[in-house]
Amino acid sequence: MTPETFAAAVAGRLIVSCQAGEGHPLRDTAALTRMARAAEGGGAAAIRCGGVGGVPDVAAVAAAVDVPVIGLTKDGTGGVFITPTVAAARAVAAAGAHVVAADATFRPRPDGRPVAATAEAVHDAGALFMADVSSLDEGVAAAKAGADAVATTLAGHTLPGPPPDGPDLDLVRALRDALPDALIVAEGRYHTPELAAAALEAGATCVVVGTAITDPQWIASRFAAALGPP
Ligand SMILES: CC(=O)N[C@H](C=O)[C@@H](O)[C@H](O)[C@H](O)COP(=O)(O)O
Repeated sequence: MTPETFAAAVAGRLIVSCQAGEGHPLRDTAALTRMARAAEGGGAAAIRCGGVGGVPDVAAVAAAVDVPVIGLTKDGTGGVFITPTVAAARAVAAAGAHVVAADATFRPRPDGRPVAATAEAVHDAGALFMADVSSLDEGVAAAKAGADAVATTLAGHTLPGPPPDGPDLDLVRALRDALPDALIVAEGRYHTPELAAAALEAGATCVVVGTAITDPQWIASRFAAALGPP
């Protein structure tokens, strides 16, 4: 898939992230694959998937849907954990991901390799590289390092303390100003259709929504909380 083909497939559209962390009741490749097919049926223009030990998820989803697949692995939950090494990026591409998403923050990477090494490995494998960043400077650096798409996935995740409740629309605006021709992905805490639409207005090419669509545990907890203490 070329960058142009991917951009044409996702421009102005919704991408759904189908993931479940360790210990989650949906942490099952078959369950997540069904979730991906349901999301595709609902209008997802691409599926983002993978996670801890997520290579089998990427392979299964890629075989089950007709839309592009953005794959990743996760290793832990602190520091650089999304497709943290060049070897992990190669494994995700080999599993059939059209696009490999990886951490492109300025934090130290476990294998000590630069982001450009991930970009090169992914391109050598015939896939595209989506850079997950937390700031404008990281996004600009990732684009220079060869990213085909820059995603706001890690906004709010590199500072001490928990991320805020809402998405970082300011980062979307700043990235669009700095990178007028780039494929900018709004991702992280887009919990309502209105917020997803606001991301496009802020300049995003497309929007990734995960939790609010694919985590029934999170959705149920919001309804339960609205009804008051048990
Ligand atoms: C920070 C991190 O680990 N983000 C992960 C990246 O793949 C996923 O856990 C998120 O679900 C995804 O980014 C979509 O975001 P949200 O679930 O907020 O719609």
